[in-house]
This record gives sequence, structure tokens and C-alpha cells, in this order.
Amino acid sequence: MAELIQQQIQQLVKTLNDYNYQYYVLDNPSVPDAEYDRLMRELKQLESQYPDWVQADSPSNKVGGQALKAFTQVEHKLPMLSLENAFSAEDMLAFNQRLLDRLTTVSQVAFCCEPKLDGLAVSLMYENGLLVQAATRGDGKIGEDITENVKTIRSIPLSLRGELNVDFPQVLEVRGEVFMPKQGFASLNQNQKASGQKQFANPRNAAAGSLRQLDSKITASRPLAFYAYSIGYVEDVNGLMSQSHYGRMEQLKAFGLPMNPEVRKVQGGEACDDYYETIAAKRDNLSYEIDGIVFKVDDIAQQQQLGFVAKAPRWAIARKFPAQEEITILNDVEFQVGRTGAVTPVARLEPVFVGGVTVSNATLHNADEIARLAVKIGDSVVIRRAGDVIPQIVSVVKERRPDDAKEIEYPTSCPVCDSALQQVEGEAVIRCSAGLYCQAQLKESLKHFVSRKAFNIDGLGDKLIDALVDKAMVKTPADLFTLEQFDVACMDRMGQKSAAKLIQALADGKKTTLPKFIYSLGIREVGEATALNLAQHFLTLGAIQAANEEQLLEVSDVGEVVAAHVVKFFKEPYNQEVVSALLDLGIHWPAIEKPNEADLILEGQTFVLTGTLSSMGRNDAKAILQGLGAKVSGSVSAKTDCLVAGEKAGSKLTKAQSLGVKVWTEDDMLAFFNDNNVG
Ligand SMILES: NC(=O)c1ccc[n+]([C@@H]2O[C@H](COP(=O)([O-])OP(=O)(O)OC[C@H]3O[C@@H](n4cnc5c(N)ncnc54)[C@H](O)[C@@H]3O)[C@@H](O)[C@H]2O)c1
Ligand SMILES: [Zn+2]
Repeated sequence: MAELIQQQIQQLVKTLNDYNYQYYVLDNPSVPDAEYDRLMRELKQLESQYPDWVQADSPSNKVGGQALKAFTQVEHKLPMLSLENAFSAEDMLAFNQRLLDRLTTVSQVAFCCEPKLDGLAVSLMYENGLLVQAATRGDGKIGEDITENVKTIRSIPLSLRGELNVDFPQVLEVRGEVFMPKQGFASLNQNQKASGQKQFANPRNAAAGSLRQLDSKITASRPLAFYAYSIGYVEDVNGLMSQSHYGRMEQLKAFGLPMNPEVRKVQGGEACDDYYETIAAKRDNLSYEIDGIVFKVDDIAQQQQLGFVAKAPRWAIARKFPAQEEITILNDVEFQVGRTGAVTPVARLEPVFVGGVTVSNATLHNADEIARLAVKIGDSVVIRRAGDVIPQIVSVVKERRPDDAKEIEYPTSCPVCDSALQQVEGEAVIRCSAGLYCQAQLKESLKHFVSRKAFNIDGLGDKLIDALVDKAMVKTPADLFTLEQFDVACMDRMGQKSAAKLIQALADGKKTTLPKFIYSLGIREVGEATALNLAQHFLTLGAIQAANEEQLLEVSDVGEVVAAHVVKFFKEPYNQEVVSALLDLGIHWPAIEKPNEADLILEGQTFVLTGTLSSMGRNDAKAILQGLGAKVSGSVSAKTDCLVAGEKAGSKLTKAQSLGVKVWTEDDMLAFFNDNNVG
């Protein structure tokens, strides 16, 4: 027994030291933080139970990793420590109680609350107001000299604002986090992918890897940012620095250092919990990754009274958010066939709680992605789920690969209809060649056909469509309109009442609009906007069906790919049959009037819509603007002529303002519509 525990401790120490090396030295961790934290807690638990067996090289009371030899080493004047972690409200209560036990004279502690940025700590040494040295944390005592690299980060001032010895002290060490904003991270990874280079697992590794470059030109090309969060060593003969941590943050801001705008000072533990909840709710909308909240005792005298333990201050704690990355097992890979025949590998996972939900499936995208991950069935994989984004497999933990791990085999024929698969050159996707003869494609097409923006048929859910196709009651979209109440009522979970409702909905659905009809056909690459443009350009279905590629290219937003798909679609005899069957069954729409040239008052102008409009949906506003000849685009650029900003407009509004793009409120837009008798 004893020996077993000792072995367990040794094993944990070895594993965690390996993980530290991968994380801190190589900037390339193999397991998610949640897994590391679990193993660390296990080790600490064993060490406190069996103090005689604590190993000399235990990571439980060490900070970070070793400084890379390739850099000049910097000895920190004051150690750069880590933080104690809290994982729950109970942990926070215990922390608050520990503080109150030690600070016997106070009944409530004031805290400074700060988002815990997921980047890496750096020390910036300012002497007489000039930045003379920048260093990484390293092992807490010795870091790496990264002065030249840090100087390439635009938001870090090379000199402080204000007057020496009046505003700022003669020596001031500023500490803070260098991080990579989410958007910068996404575009960096896109570039890495395009140039065939390794992609980074997350923004933290990307930031660390970018900062610890021997060539500062590479660092300069990376989108790094910085927020200050404390001070280290100071020579301050005039006693300029505040005795409140929050006060110091305000001072640093006045000296020109970037400060996180979310930082707040609050009183007592409950206010800390409120702050935690508030930021947690905002987390997905922040432009940078955070993995928790840091709570710091605000009063510097109290901080000094509390002091430090081996690797962290007693006066601060990091409360971590639930993990967005977890580790689990890939049990199997199944292949799904989509509406356009694309065959997509779907990962079946051992269920795991991540990003606030239990995840048991993740998309694997295509064969290229499987090759990039080099994943096998049976592997331990890292799953990421952030916000509402669908879960992704980000990496494979190679050292945990079991001996019987199986290669993922791509099917050689359609897994649903057994027809041949085709791969278009230059595309990663593989498609079933059978079109609507393939039941999977038929089901997905029908789901699209009845969806909200197409025929909008209430009461025709995915399960019912699957069943109707399986029972061969529906073979084409036209068959939906020949269904009878009696047939539908016999289906699972349907009764006479819901069947009657559905038949009525189908009858009502026969009246539609031309753009919706075009959209519902599910022609590849023809979305709502393109369908609308096609309808407005050609005015009748017949004209669209008869158009050749050249004529189609005249439609705004229609390029060669779309034109080819449209022509191909209407050439297909099967599609021609379905379209005429639909028309024979009474599908109809009001005629579109040709807009007067003189009515196209917004011709050549690009509009962007953002925020919530109270008087109409964004799609309606878009249609009216397009009717006046405007292009409506999704993103603001220098080419944008006007941004319509509704309620709660966010980053697009800021961007438009910074580019000097004209901005309309919803009222401005309505007034314009009114003046021009539209809307
Ligand atoms: N996945 C892995 O293999 C692996 C390996 C080692 C460490 N880790 C992760 O790293 C953590 C330990 O790392 P650590 O020692 O750097 O501790 P930490 O990340 O838990 O906390 C300390 C660090 O927080 C950062 N920080 C961000 N905002 C801050 C703020 N406002 N104020 C103060 N500090 C702020 C600083 O960089 C500071 O050094 C572990 O809990 C684990 O999640 C993961
Ligand atoms: Zn098929």
C-alpha cells in the first residue's frame, strides 16, 4: 500500500513536470488545463496526507518552467509568483475566511477584481520613465530578457507619461499580461494554415510562442496586446505610489499603460461573487480569452501583513471558470451525408462536460482535418467548446494512444445509398454523387425546403421528415403537398389534430414569394441574398431557368461558381420535373415589378446593418435597401458607405466610427424610407 502511494506520487510528479516543460518551455501543451489542474490537485492531496514522501522535484511548490538558455537571463528583483486557484464558490468562502482570520482588525475586506487574462506574465522595468528591460516570469526568480520583442508591442509605452519624481517614481517595475486577442489569434492561425505552418492550440500558446522568439521581427508581425495588473520592484523616494492596489492601477493608467477596462474595486466576498457572475456572462463577448477572475486584497498594508506562501501571495486568488477545453476518448467516427451530398466525418466521443454542456459529438470536418490531427479511433483527444461554437477536436494526446487504436477509414461509397463518392479537385470535401436519389440528401433537402426562410412549414420537424422518407411516403418536395391527413395521422407521435394542422400549413404554404421559392430549391451556393438578387434581376422563374452563365453573371453578387451551379441545377431533368410538379400543385407567388431605374437611388452604395432594429427585422431592412439598388454587406470596411446601427450595436459601430463611415440610426433609415415612399 505505502509503496503504491509512493509510486503514485512519483508518477504524478513525473507527468506534471513533463506537462510543465511542454507548457512553459515549448509553449505547446499536450493536455488541457483542466486535466493538469486535476492531476495537480491529486498530487497536493497526496502530499498533504503523506508529507514524508514529498519529492524534492515536486512541481507543487514551484513557479512556471525554466528560462530558455537561448535568451539572456534576467534575475527578478522581486520574485514573480503564481496564484492560488479557486474552483468554486466554497473555495472563495474559505479564502475570504482565511483573510478575515489573519486580518483580525477588519470585518470586511476590499478587493480589486480583475479578469484573469490567458496569456503570459511579463515584467517591464522603467527607469527614469524609460523602458529599459522586459522579462518573462521564467521560474519566478530567473526570466528571459525579451526587451526587443516587447518593444514591438504597440500598446506598451517606451516612456511613461508625466514628470519624473512628480508623477512617477525613478524606478518602477510594471507587471502585466501579454496576450493575443481572439481575432488576431484566428487570423494568425489562418495564415499559419495557408502557409503550411503549424497552428497554435490556443491564444495563450500563440502569445507565448510569439513573444519568445529570437527574431523580434516575427514578434512584431504577431497581433499581441498587453494589460498591466500590478507593480513589482519600485524606488519611490517621494512616496508617489498609492497604498491601494486599485489606486495603483489608476496611476499606471495615467502613466500611459494599458489597463483592462473591466477592473473594479468591491467590498467583501459577496460582491466578488457578483463580479465573477457578471464577467462570466460577458466572457464570450470579450475580445480576448480569460480563464477566470483574479481577486486581490486592495489595501497594500493588508497585503504586506498577509505575505506569501511558497509560490503565491496569500492576498490573492484566481477563481477559474469552468473549463472550455477537456480531454476525452474518441470512441468512433461516423460519416454523415448532408444536403449537398457532402460526406462529413462526425466524432462520437465518450461524453464529457465542457464549456457548460455535456458533449458527445464533434465534427471532424473532412479528410484534411483528420490528417492534420493525425487522430485514430481510441485516442484521447482535447475537445474545445467556447460559447455557442460547435465543439471541435483541437488535438490528440499522443502519449495516451492505446495499442489497439484504429485508423479512421474513409468510406469508398456513400454510407447511406452506396453510390459512388466524388472529390472535386482542390476541395477537401467528398460528395455522394446520387443527388436526391440519395435518401440522406433527400431528407436534408426537404428539411431545407420547409425551413423558416424557405417554405416555412410549421409542424414538419426533422424526425417526421425522416420518417416520411423512410416510409417512402415522400420522394420529392412536391410530394409534401399531396400528403393527406389520414397518412400523416398514422405516423409516430402524430394525431388527427396535429395532422390536420400540418395539412393546413402546407396548403397555406403554397402562397410564397419568388425569392423564397428559389432559396427553397437548395441550389448550391444560392443563399437568401443570392435568391433575392436573382429574383429581382430576372423577375420570373422562367427567365432564371432559361438564363445562361453569361446572363447570370450580370446579377449582383453572382460569380462564376454560383452561375455554374444555377445552370447545372436547372439543366438536371429531375430538378425540372420537381419544379414543374410544384407549380402544377399550385405553388404561386405575386409577380415582381421591375424597379424603375430612377428608383435605384442607392445603386453602387454599400450598406451594413448591425444591432437590433425595433421596427422591422434586419432581413426586411436589407430587402428594402437592396430594392433601392444598395449592396448589403456583412462587415464594415473602408468601402462601406453607410452603417445602420440599431440597439446594442457593438464592434461594427466602433469600427465604422474609426473609419469615418457614415452612421445612420434606425430612425435615420426610417426617415429615408419614408422620404422615398418605401418600407
Ligand atoms: N496544460 C498544461 O499542460 C499546463 C501545464 C502547466 C500549467 N498549466 C496551467 O497553468 C496554470 C498554472 O500556471 P501559473 O503558475 O502561471 O498560474 P496561473 O495561470 O494559475 O496564475 C498566475 C498567472 O496569472 C496571470 N494573470 C492573468 N491575469 C492576471 C491578473 N489580473 N493579475 C495577476 N495575474 C494575472 C499571470 O500571468 C500570472 O503569472 C495551471 O493552473 C494550469 O491551468 C497547464
Ligand atoms: Zn448517398
